[in-house]
Amino acid sequence: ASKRLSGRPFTAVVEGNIGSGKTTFLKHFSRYDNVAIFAEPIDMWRNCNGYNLLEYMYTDAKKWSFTFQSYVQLTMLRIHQKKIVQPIKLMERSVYSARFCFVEKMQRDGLMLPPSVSVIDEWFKYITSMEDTAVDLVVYLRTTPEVAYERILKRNRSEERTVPYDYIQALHEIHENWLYNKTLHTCPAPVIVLDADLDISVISEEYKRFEPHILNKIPVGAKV
Ligand SMILES: Cc1cc2cn([C@H]3C[C@H](O)[C@@H](CO)O3)c(=O)nc2[nH]1
Repeated sequence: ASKRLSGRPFTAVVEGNIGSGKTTFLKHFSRYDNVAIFAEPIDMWRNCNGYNLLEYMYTDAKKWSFTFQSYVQLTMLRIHQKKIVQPIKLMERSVYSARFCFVEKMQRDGLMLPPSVSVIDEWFKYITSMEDTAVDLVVYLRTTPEVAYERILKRNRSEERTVPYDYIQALHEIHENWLYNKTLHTCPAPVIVLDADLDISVISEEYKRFEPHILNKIPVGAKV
């Protein structure tokens, strides 16, 4: 109830590997006019004052990881802070997956060095100390790395052409440990897990199963 007093809408963030079907998921929920949907601001990452930081990062991660993730954190914060009139906010990814999945991975691979991670982390701690970035539900689109990788190849995003399978495998493990096994970092909210390996022809049934939670009709713990 306190959340209502602060005027923050019910906020759900959709998390999952690259190729886990987040865009398809958001499209399903775009039919509800009481839900404000925010896709990842990938076009901002592709054009920061004319620079395609996403391409820079995939071309030379050691040189550009900090720059890229620093901008990602800013663009995601802007979305967390966006005022909406609808009672429900549905976001693709968050400052949490930025820090706990992607920065985590770049740190492990030595692509972002400890001083840089420390600066990103100081910003993260400050940003997440604010009510704006509070989250009420995490929707984990759980895939196998094989299925995710297949979809990446099919989608054929130009910047992702050099992404190797073991990067997707590693990101899968990080998402699993963060949101499923809960052994890596803290979850910002209760998590519902969807089987995102399901084919696009049947996956709307899976979305529908969890609509009551995502549309804030029943508490997360309630049995479907
Ligand atoms: C929050 C967050 C999203 C995000 C996406 N990406 C990459 C993965 C995909 O190739 C592309 C679009 O999600 O950007 C990243 O490197 N770091 C990120 N951090």
